[in-house]
Amino acid sequence: MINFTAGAGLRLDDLRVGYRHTRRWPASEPDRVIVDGITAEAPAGRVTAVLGPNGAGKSTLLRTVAGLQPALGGAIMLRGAAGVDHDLLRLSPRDRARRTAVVLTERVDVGLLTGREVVELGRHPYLGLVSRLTDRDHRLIAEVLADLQATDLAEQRFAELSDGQRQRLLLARALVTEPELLILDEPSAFLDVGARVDLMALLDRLARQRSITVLVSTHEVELALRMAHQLWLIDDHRLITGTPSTLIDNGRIGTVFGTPHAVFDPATRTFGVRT
Ligand SMILES: Nc1ncnc2c1ncn2[C@@H]1O[C@H](COP(=O)(O)OP(=O)(O)OP(=O)(O)O)[C@@H](O)[C@H]1O
Repeated sequence: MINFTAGAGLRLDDLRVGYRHTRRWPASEPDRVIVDGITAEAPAGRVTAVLGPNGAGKSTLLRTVAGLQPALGGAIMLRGAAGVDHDLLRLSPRDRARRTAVVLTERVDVGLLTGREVVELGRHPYLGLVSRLTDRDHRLIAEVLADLQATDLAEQRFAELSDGQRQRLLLARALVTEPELLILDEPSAFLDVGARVDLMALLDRLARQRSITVLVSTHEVELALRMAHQLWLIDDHRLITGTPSTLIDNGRIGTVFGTPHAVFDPATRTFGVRT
């Protein structure tokens, strides 16, 4: 039985993520466990950043929470604003798609679709047999596009936009699903430095205004320390949680990301070159 300590949000309970052994021989080969014993909360209305060195398991964790690969054990619970808990591992794919939206880094091939048509795909989990958008759907899409200052972009061919512009539309596609949980895997990968800061600020605003639980993986450790409310830090197959200040003060950020050449300075919350 899971007890949420906070209000609405996401809770992982003794979750195990990784890759199932699929070969028939040898039959005894174990699953490849990437992160184990994950017990963590991400509150609604806030941004939680998932951090960890290359290969630590950030994508594996996010893909599991998003339902894109099976969990190896444990539970993933989402508590909505009404205080009702939903076990994401047991929801139907359609129900799950209405509650969670995912923005992945991979480039998506959408042929000749316009930006607006890509955004409209976000309403897919709500469409009935007729597959026709309602007036409310169109109003919602227009509102989200305006909110993200993407109304003009939406009229252009998606494939002809820059990476940053595409990403704004993919975020719009996620938001028109009206999710309770928004998952973004390394969304700043193709963005310049200013756009990365803008994106984190945008996610923070969206989380607060729409009471969404935002879970975002990033290599931008310094930015996450400054702008995320909560951190999930993967270190040596385990997940540690805390506020940025907690994980700085207890030395975890410095030990996990420090290298023979890179050193973390807790006073400035930045990395420098070890001399
Ligand atoms: N399909 C797969 N089958 C088996 N192992 C995999 C598979 N995909 C990834 N892995 C392994 O899982 C581990 C975690 O990978 P993952 O991509 O989740 O890490 P990450 O923290 O997102 O890394 P990065 O920061 O480099 O993107 C790695 O050791 C990787 O080799």
